[in-house]
Amino acid sequence: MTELREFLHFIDGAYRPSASGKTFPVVAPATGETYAVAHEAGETEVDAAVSAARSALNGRWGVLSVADRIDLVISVADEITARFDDFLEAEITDTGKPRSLASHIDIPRGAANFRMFADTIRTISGESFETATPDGAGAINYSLRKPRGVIAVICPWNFPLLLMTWKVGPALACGNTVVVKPSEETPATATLLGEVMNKAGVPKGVYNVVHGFGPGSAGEFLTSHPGVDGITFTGETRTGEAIMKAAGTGVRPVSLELGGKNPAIVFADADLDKAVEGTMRSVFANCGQVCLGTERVYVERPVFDEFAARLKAGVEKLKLGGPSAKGVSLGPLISAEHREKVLSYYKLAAEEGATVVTGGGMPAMSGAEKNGFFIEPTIWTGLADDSRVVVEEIFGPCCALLPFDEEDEVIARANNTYYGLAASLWTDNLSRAHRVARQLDVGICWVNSWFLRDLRTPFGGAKASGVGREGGVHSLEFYTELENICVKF
Ligand SMILES: NC(=O)C1=CN([C@@H]2O[C@H](COP(=O)(O)OP(=O)(O)OC[C@H]3O[C@@H](n4cnc5c(N)ncnc54)[C@H](O)[C@@H]3O)[C@@H](O)[C@H]2O)C=CC1
Ligand SMILES: O=C(O)/C=C/C=C(\O)C(=O)O
Repeated sequence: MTELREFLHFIDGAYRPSASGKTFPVVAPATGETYAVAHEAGETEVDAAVSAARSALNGRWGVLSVADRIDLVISVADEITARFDDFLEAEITDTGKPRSLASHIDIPRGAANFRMFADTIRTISGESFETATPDGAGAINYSLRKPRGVIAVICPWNFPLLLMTWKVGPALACGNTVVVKPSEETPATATLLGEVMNKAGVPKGVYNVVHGFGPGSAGEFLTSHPGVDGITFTGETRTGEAIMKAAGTGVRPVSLELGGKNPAIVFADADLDKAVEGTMRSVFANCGQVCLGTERVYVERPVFDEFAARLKAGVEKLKLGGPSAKGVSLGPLISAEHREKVLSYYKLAAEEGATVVTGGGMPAMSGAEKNGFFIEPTIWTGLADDSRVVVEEIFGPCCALLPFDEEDEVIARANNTYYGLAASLWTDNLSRAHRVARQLDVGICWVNSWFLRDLRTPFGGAKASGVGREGGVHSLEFYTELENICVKF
């Protein structure tokens, strides 16, 4: 039997076990095998990580010039790129996602997130106002952006490195220090990033990692720790609510990127080749485990049957398999538990009267992947808008196809949800695209595309899909404290 790998905490520039000796298993979703154990942080480790982060703020890191800090942030990006293969192996083992996906999206974005925020900080300007005073002398008001302090970064498992660095990049570029709590499902890349921080010369205590779960474990200890000045989180809406409550004590700011039940709207005038190709990606990429993914597809009635037939044909060409299997396009779900959740919706869809266009069950896998957490990509028709399958976030490789007749009707139906993260529109009518996009209650609307990301743009959700926006200068609202200075002449 091969020895299990061990993921330690990274605190004050060094790898440490838990004082309690408590560990938990880390499972490779493609095989279902435990391939590592991670140490579970108790209050002792969380305290140590928060104090290290505080000391780093009060040490050399806190007095670095912006230029020197930015150089370090860029060195982190360079070092991720230099260790591309190590990050890639770590990410595909932890998540089971196809190597092609992780090598094109996850790992390059890990480096890009540091580079882009380094550029943002290098070029930001402040604001100033000349202010009249009763004595005629006047005054000048100017504002300064200062680091917020110690930031708690709570991450999910679907894009572990990408989503963690999306928060750590701006946090460090703005001069903060961080304590990261990666998902218990995917501890590998956050741990590896500790080595990168040391190699890049980032002072100890600036980047810390504690492993563990949410309630009653590292996540709760960290978010309720009084030494934390702000909390940024990506994950489920209910967890966002718990974190917001924890942040209420001490009135700490939060930045939350939460769930979605995202619509795609396909108008009859759309280029159907592009709409089918885009919808294939938006529903099935990362095995549907994308907060921006499409789960409701509204198709204008004249093209409904053709669109459904083409999407079905596309799905039936998807190749399921482990991360390194040749030509693989669909990996496993993250865990046996998550597969149970998604399968419960497959069952519910049948009970709610769906017609299963394709999929609906578990594939028969063989070889190393026999016990992996694979599931069939699935399309349904015939569901009502108020069925639970059409209302609730599933987070799997599945969608409901829903016909519509009128523009106003489809806007109302697309907006008839508790969530408001993302939408995609498929149309060749530019006026319609602008008109419809602005009426959708979402944080991000793509027209004739999906997941086309420019990291300078505001990213986040409306309604129950989040609080705040991150991306480019928008991240400064959370990662800095703005101070206004008024000087009387
Ligand atoms: N980006 C997104 O929108 C994501 C949505 N999900 C959805 O959430 C469901 C549950 O997946 P989970 O991984 O359990 O998501 P989750 O939202 O519960 O967990 C995400 C992170 O939050 C931590 N956490 C959980 N409860 C916490 C608490 N009370 N205080 C502090 N930290 C806490 C977890 O340990 C993990 O690091 C999935 O089935 C999926 O539907 C999951 C991952 C990402
Ligand atoms: O591009 C990004 O910054 C984010 C992508 C994906 C998510 O946020 C998610 O699936 O949670």
